[in-house]
Amino acid sequence: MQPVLNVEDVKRVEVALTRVGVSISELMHRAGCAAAQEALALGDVQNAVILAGMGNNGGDGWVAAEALLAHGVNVKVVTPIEPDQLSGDLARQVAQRAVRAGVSTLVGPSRDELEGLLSASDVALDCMLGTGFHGDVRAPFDIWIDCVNSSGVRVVAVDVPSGLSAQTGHAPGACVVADLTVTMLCLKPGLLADDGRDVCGSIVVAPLAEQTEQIVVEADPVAWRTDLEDYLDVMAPPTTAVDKFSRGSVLVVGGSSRFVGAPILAARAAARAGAGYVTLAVPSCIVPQVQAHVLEIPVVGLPCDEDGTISKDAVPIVTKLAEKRSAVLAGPGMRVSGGTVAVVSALLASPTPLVLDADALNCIARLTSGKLQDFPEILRRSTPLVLTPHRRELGRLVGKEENPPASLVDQLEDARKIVWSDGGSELVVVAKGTATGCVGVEQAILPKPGPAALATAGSGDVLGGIIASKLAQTYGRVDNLPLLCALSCELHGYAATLAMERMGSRGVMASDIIDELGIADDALGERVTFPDADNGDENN
Ligand SMILES: NC(=O)C1=CN([C@@H]2O[C@H](COP(=O)(O)OP(=O)(O)OC[C@H]3O[C@@H](n4cnc5c(N)ncnc54)[C@H](O)[C@@H]3O)[C@@H](O)[C@H]2O)[C@@H](O)CC1
Ligand SMILES: [K+]
Repeated sequence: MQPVLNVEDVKRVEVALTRVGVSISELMHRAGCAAAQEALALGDVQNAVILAGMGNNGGDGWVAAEALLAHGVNVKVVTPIEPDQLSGDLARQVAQRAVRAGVSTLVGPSRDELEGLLSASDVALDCMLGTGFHGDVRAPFDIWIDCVNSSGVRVVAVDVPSGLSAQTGHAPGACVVADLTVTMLCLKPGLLADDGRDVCGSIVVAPLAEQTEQIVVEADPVAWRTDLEDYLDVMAPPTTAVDKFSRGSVLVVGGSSRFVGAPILAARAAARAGAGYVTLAVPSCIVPQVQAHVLEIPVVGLPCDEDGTISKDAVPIVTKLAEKRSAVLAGPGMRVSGGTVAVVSALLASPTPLVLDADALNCIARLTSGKLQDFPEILRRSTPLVLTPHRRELGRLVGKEENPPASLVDQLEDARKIVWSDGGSELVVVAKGTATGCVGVEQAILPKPGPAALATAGSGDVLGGIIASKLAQTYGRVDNLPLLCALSCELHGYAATLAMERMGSRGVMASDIIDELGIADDALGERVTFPDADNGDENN
């Protein structure tokens, strides 16, 4: 797994490195050289343009320019002001040094001049704005960014694409769209979510010092990005000594006369993700409709209220069904009512491993008046409990209905309010968004995000079914619950990628994802490296 650090903690790593003898100027030297190396590795680099800003990101650019020149590349640094006028001592020194070494410069070019230069270049190094960027991109960088993006030249972003916040992943205005981002010391959360996913290209981490890895780990990573091999031991190896019950049994509770499809999708996903026996419990008024869509999955009718939702009278039936299953998923399509709130409360009190999704989460928000973190006893149990809120549901759970999390770091922070209030290792919040964090009390794990095809109605029901299925197959013997959830997310994403190949990038519906789950699961089991959903690069 690769550690991900908040930007303010990256600064602490820099300071810690100076204490072990790696000065900031040495770091800048290594950063520039690392960027130059990665640019050269693209191949066919005779002419390079370096767009340098006025802070230390620009400093990296001047170092890279000198390194490229030393490799015989024809380089030109584009700078808004003369090197002598740079106010930062470090950036000014490296810029002056580069000029002495023979690097040529273009100061404050017109748009035409810049466009001409870019069109004659094999690669552009984006060293305008780094982690010091905030607010809206000011001139001239907004214009430079526009020129780079419309030039078609290959772009290597240094540390972070200019215009992107390395912390939030938001690019409110102009932003470089890179082919490759060489990021210094460690991953930052903004590279992995929201606009970051569209603008970074593939990501390479340049550690810069041999002590970095240890110092980064000690700096309290906000999350850990998984690699495929991290999942290899999560599930027990397959065996033929099984029957349908020993492969894990899942109960899905959900549905209402308004939402008939959601529990069907969840139950089918649970079956496709490997559970041997799946049962669906829905309000009795929709049983015939539901049963018509599932051949292999028995459907149990629950007492139903006049509005077509599960009634309170269902509590003893659901509790009894849950007792016999190795995992339960509740929520898809169930709506929020007196009856469904009672059912969710009863399931929370039951000992069976539990996944709560969709309206089950809204039931909890109702139960706790939108302040789940103030009622930790509701979630305290000795068997696994997984909550799978998307951003709006998460906001509703923690009293931020009007102001739900807007970034990956916000998701992680709000999920931590819940898991830390409970304090138990049996609870994981799968905080869903453009990137998803599987947040446990000790660690937040980031599976590689799947494609945009996942943003389709019913896709969350499918994920809930997958997690319940995987949980059922471990029979409560799960060493690392966040990792099991991350594996489920990764399967979900890879199945969507496979579905895109069949249905087209915009044509995927949730049931198409279900159809690919078995193949996706086998691919993981056989240690096949997943092709990346975005651009074919597994680092991304
Ligand atoms: N983290 C590390 O260990 C290392 C960091 N280095 C580099 O240092 C960078 C951070 O350096 P700085 O703190 O100087 O920050 P930056 O170089 O990102 O930016 C600061 C400069 O950008 C300007 N700026 C900020 N917001 C702007 C906006 N909206 N529009 C236009 N201009 C804006 C500021 O006025 C200032 O001149 C990193 O991104 C990385 O590239 C490397 O030099 C060495 C190693
Ligand atoms: K940059």
